[in-house]
Amino acid sequence: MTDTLPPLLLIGCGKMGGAMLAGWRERGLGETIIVDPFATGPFPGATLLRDAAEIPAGFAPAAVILATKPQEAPATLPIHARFAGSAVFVSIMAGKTVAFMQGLLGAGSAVVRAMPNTPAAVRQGFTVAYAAPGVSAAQRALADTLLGATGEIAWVEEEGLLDPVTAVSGGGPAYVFLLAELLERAAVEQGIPADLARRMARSTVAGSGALLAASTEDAAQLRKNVTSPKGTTERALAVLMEEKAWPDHISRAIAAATARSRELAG
Ligand SMILES: NC(=O)C1=CN([C@@H]2O[C@H](COP(=O)(O)OP(=O)(O)OC[C@H]3O[C@@H](n4cnc5c(N)ncnc54)[C@H](OP(=O)(O)O)[C@@H]3O)[C@@H](O)[C@H]2O)C=CC1
Ligand SMILES: O=C(O)[C@@H]1CCC=N1
Repeated sequence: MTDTLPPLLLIGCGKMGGAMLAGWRERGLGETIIVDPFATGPFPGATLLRDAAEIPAGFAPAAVILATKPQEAPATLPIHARFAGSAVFVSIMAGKTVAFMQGLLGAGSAVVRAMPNTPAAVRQGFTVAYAAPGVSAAQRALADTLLGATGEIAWVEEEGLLDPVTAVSGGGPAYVFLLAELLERAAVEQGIPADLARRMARSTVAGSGALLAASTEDAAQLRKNVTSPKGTTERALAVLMEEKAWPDHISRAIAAATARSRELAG
């Protein structure tokens, strides 16, 4: 890698595209064009275009990052197929398969399919990526740099894993934020003032995440460390860990999200 990133074309600069762009900026943006009809910047160091037709004729991106909603793909991808000769396409769209994308971009186009998550906004994201056959070592290295700029990255050799990955780590932050919401609500139900309930819930979730990140112990052990024999946590966990409670709910939720990712494939 050179000091700055090579020319990039970012299609869609919403929550995830914007978070990734911020990570790339820290790595040193080269010539970077964003195409998004609605995004509100500013996006320092990058050029925001409202329409792909405005992309300068000579612009030659090394990577085209596809960060629109999956439903936009049929309208968006063919416009950028002309870059397929030289660029690697890095898609973060849920569900959309390599075969689907190559159908719009051209057979044999270099496609990396990836699934990041929103902690990318604070460089604490987790991304899982799959490189289709035909992606060169240099293109995979570039994708690794781009996706790794927002946190951890793991590569898989089986594309189908991206569907459960989407359910677990892609959507995972939403489940954790739901926990914070529900803790806050339950605190208020127990008579705790609303502002204190909010602080407690946020700090408890964030602090637990930080402890988990810093610790080498299993999550189960960290849970046991809180659970004094015959104490209060034990009573709460007896409710949450009933077979029909969280164990069942989490399994069904992940299965439902995985199934939805598969539905979005085509
Ligand atoms: N949010 C998340 O946690 C994650 C999302 N993803 C994936 O990332 C992708 C983007 O999600 P997210 O960032 O949440 O969505 P956003 O809606 O925040 O971002 C998508 C952006 O693309 C814009 N857009 C719409 N049409 C076009 C177009 N034709 N050309 C260029 N840009 C367009 C949207 O504008 P407007 O909103 O006005 O339509 C929006 O600014 C999705 O495919 C999703 O599956 C992956 C991992 C996690
Ligand atoms: O909900 C979604 O479809 C996207 C993918 C993972 C997180 N958000």
